[in-house]
Amino acid sequence: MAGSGELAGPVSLPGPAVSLLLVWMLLLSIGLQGIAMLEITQLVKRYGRNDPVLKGLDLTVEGNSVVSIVGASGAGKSTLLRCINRLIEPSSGSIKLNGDELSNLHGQALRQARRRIGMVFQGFNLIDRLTVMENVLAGRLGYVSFLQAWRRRFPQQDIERAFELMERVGIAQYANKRADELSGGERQRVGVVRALMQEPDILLADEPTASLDPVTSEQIMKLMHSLAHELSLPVLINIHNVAQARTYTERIVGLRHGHMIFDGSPAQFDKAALEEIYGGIEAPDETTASATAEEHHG
Ligand SMILES: Nc1ncnc2c1ncn2[C@@H]1O[C@H](COP(=O)(O)OP(=O)(O)OP(=O)(O)O)[C@@H](O)[C@H]1O
Repeated sequence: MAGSGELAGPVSLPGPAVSLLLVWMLLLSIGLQGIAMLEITQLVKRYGRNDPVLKGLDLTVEGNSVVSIVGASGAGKSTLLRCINRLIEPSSGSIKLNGDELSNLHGQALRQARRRIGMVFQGFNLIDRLTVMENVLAGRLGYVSFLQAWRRRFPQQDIERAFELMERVGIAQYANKRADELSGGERQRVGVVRALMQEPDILLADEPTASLDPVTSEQIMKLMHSLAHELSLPVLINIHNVAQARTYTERIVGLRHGHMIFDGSPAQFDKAALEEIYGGIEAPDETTASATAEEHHG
């Protein structure tokens, strides 16, 4: 007879138990998709001794939603994104990604957390002399060893994923071209793919279309919106173009002087909201924005 300390063989679950386990896992995964991915509480950012730029911001972004952050120049939009990915230090408050506190991380823990936050920049931030593929693979730098990165030896699965994503956004044919041989729209597609190569839990985009012509910028917004849904990825986009915010995002957050003064759907984003956010400060794309607001609500 086997002693009580002896290890038993592989446990075989009866059929009904397996089914129950599978149903439980399915429910869990559905449940997880619904939970908050990013939770910001009472975020304050002060540069030096100046007045705070963010004054106690609360924002929760759930999985699979595309949120635009609008506000006049200086409202604190970039500061907010830069606090989330910790390019700058929040002065106080909490930033949680999937329940993990980001605001007090340092060193290795911070580097690992940053892998989970994809970032798309206004100026693309590509390395011009490198190829498109090399720029895209830079999104994997947080996952490979220094030696692998230095020798540019990326795992085959990374290369396959890079091709898949480049195909998806229409730049696979440029894989071996230098980044500086591409148009602005193509370069931003490289920026988006590089961010997605990180397998991020959230994507942040800081004025991703501001350097692009109107048609190309619409294409990039449309692309980011589709990708967010395909990949069930929450996306936060700082944007000046209110008309595009209304068309390509499901939720609009309006900042003014570091306070959140609007949080609602594009349908709720009417002339009054526009006036409250920008009134007396600046009128970005006023014609388009007002026209669109009237179109929807007039
Ligand atoms: N590194 C810094 N040091 C000091 N002040 C800063 C710094 N970065 C930003 N600020 C100030 O913080 C305020 C908010 O800037 P921020 O860039 O977040 O605004 P924004 O809403 O993104 O503006 P824009 O739409 O023009 O990019 C501004 O008054 C700006 O001058």
